[in-house]
Amino acid sequence: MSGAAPSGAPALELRNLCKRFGRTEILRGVTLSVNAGERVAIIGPNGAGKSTLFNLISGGMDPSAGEVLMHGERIGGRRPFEINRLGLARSFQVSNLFSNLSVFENLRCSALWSTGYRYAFWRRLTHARGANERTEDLLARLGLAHRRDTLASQLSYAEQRALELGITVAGGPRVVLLDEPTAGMSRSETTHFTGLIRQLTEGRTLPTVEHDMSVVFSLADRIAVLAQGELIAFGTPQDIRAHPAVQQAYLGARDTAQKTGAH
Ligand SMILES: Nc1ncnc2c1ncn2[C@@H]1O[C@H](COP(=O)(O)OP(=O)(O)OP(=O)(O)O)[C@@H](O)[C@H]1O
Repeated sequence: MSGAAPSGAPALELRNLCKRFGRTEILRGVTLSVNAGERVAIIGPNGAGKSTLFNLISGGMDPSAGEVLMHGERIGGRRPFEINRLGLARSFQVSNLFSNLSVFENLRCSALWSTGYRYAFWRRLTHARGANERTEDLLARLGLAHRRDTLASQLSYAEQRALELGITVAGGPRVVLLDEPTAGMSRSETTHFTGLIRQLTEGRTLPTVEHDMSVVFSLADRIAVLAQGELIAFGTPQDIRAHPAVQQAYLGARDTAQKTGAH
């Protein structure tokens, strides 16, 4: 993955981004700038527009209005694979693994794809060698070396999520979008996985949608709060904790939801 950046441009910039479905406005003029290497958690109540925002950034949907720029280059409205080629990778809430391939093969496919693998003999050997080395390195860093030849379908849920993280970063993207990375994990798995995310995305720009506040507050450099399609706050974890509108629109609502057992 490549793509030279105009120097000084933010890693990711949203300018007055809007999305409508029919007459319903889902995102209303979101403006946000993320620095290179910054970890930004996007939080908000259910239906606030977080996944829609991710879809607009990664190319799954076209904006109704506004701009998305990555390292100064316009990416809003481009196709997902083009955006991926420019250096943005995304993980999904729903599992995206090849279940009948081994852990090694899953990672290697992703590493090969990212090196622009083509069926040209003279390129094939060098690319394959580089991809193999990167795959072995990732296996060790993910703690999955002992599961190298296990089919992805036979991994535990937490191992599958780790493999998915590996697949997402295998191509060396500069910007990594993670969508609810710790959803469905136990507390200890969540703690372990948060460390893994930190380690594997070191130096990369990391916008993350996350519901688990312990993950948000331990991982994020800054937190963006969406409510009803609007960005109501963007700041450091301390700022966000103290923000009255956030407490009312999100954290308070969530406390109430937790007390009542709702999601
Ligand atoms: N393709 C679509 N057509 C019409 N409405 C949609 C579509 N996709 C999403 N929406 C609506 O847009 C709103 C925002 O949805 P979105 O999934 O972005 O919210 P979210 O913040 O990610 O929620 P959650 O935390 O529950 O995942 C919701 O009201 C949803 O029903």
